[in-house]
Amino acid sequence: MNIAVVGTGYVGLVSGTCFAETGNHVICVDNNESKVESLQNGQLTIYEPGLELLFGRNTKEGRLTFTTDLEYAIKKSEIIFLALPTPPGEDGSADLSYVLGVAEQLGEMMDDYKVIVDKSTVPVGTAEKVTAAIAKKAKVDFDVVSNPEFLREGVAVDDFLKPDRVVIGTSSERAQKVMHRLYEPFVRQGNPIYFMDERSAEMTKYAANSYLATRITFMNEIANLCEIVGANVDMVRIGMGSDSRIGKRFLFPGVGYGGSCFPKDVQALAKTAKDNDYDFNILNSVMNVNNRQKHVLSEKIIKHFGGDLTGRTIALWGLAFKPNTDDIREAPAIYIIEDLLAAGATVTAYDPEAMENMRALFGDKVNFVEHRYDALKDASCLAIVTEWSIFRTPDFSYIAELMKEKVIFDGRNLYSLEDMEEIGFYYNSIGRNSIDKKKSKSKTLS
Ligand SMILES: NC(=O)C1=CN([C@@H]2O[C@H](COP(=O)(O)OP(=O)(O)OC[C@H]3O[C@@H](n4cnc5c(N)ncnc54)[C@H](O)[C@@H]3O)[C@@H](O)[C@H]2O)C=CC1
Ligand SMILES: O=C(O)[C@H]1O[C@H](OP(=O)(O)OP(=O)(O)OC[C@H]2O[C@@H](n3ccc(=O)[nH]c3=O)[C@H](O)[C@@H]2O)[C@H](O)[C@@H](O)[C@@H]1O
Repeated sequence: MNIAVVGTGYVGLVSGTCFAETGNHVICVDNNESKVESLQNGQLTIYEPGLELLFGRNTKEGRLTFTTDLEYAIKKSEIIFLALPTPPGEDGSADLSYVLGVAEQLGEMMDDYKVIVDKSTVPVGTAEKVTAAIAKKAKVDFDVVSNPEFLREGVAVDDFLKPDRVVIGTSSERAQKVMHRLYEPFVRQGNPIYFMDERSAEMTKYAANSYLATRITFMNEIANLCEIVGANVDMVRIGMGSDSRIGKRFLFPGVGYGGSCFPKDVQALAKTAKDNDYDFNILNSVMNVNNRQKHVLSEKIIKHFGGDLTGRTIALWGLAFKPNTDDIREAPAIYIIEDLLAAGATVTAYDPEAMENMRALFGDKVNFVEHRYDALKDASCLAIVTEWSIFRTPDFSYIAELMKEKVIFDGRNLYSLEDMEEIGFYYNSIGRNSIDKKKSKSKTLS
């Protein structure tokens, strides 16, 4: 099949590459000229594990190409995916200007029947708006389909190639057949393709993201309470998660959820509810708790050092909003760095992939280093913010030599309390007792 993907960011580039991998001819369109130029020159514009191999193969074999010319791509394709940004507007609602802006252009450009697929995350009712925008100038038949994307950054290629399910919202039998043919190769292991109406498909996406954000937030609250009452959230998590009604995944407490999607999608769903005079209480709490959780680690650090960090170096390990990505959109690290700088600290930081993006934000206010241990020289505290694998088993004796004070604040619960007790660090994590050898040989509350 001939496919155009409009918007070549995290979703567009991964989707386009994976559709090419199953033998389709894919033209990716973006209005960012330098992005298109890099991709045409074989340079990936995002870090996503596994993408390089597929990108290389499919560009080499001519199935995956890049252009800024929307009209050319539209005329060549029978399926047109919209993978455009839907950032939060000032009032929290999803900004549809990118999606509707392109939709208006499509009407004029289409020269034959097309299936226009909305892959961006959009509020209920958007398929109707897209249809109306295209219809203004369209002279040919077309169908608009809602096909929300559920991939996670960092494992996007795997998620796309082997989705748990594919959700397709359409009332057109013709479009349904096209979409079924397109997605069949991705569900050969028996995972379902669910066909439903457009509004339900649009709502499914927001419901899934908001539920996951709520689940994480619930665990963050449980963790905070565990810390106060002397329970260990890791044990509680295992105890809860082994109930098959609850399940083990997405129960990890931390420094708050970040990324380009959970924060904006929870906000947008709350706004949809408000616009329809429905008070979605849980979502309002989720947003409040998550905003607070992003400051939990920095507040603990500042308190530990008596409220002022002047003259102290705090080292951060991890800047991306999660491991295996260079994405720092709404990353908890941003809030933590701001708090530490405001308290007078010198901040040093290391991340395997996200330093360039964070440097663009903080410039020389933060000392970005090339190797993880370089961040620790003369530091009074190591703060773990993102759980990259490289941070899981460091050389603690070397760390002790480098640091001025043996203090670790761990926002991702990477290390065992027993190990920390043995090596004699002050160790504070999320929802577990602190280890402080100076105060007591046994575990004490922070
Ligand atoms: N990032 C993720 O993990 C996921 C994102 N989504 C949703 O997918 C949508 C896209 O998200 P991302 O890929 O993360 O965004 P992104 O910001 O990485 O990519 C969007 C791309 O669209 C391009 N663009 C903007 N206006 C354009 C225009 N008029 N013509 C052509 N290209 C244009 C931008 O230059 C950019 O390359 C959003 O609605 C998001 O909520 C859904 C699932 C996962
Ligand atoms: O709509 C989207 O864009 C995507 O949003 C999330 O994917 P993503 O944001 O890439 O990453 P997640 O793995 O979901 O993590 C989101 C945030 O939650 C945090 N998290 C996740 C899991 C957990 O147990 N605890 C926790 O704090 C992560 O650290 C991260 O900050 C969803 O998982 C995807 O299904 C969805 O397609």
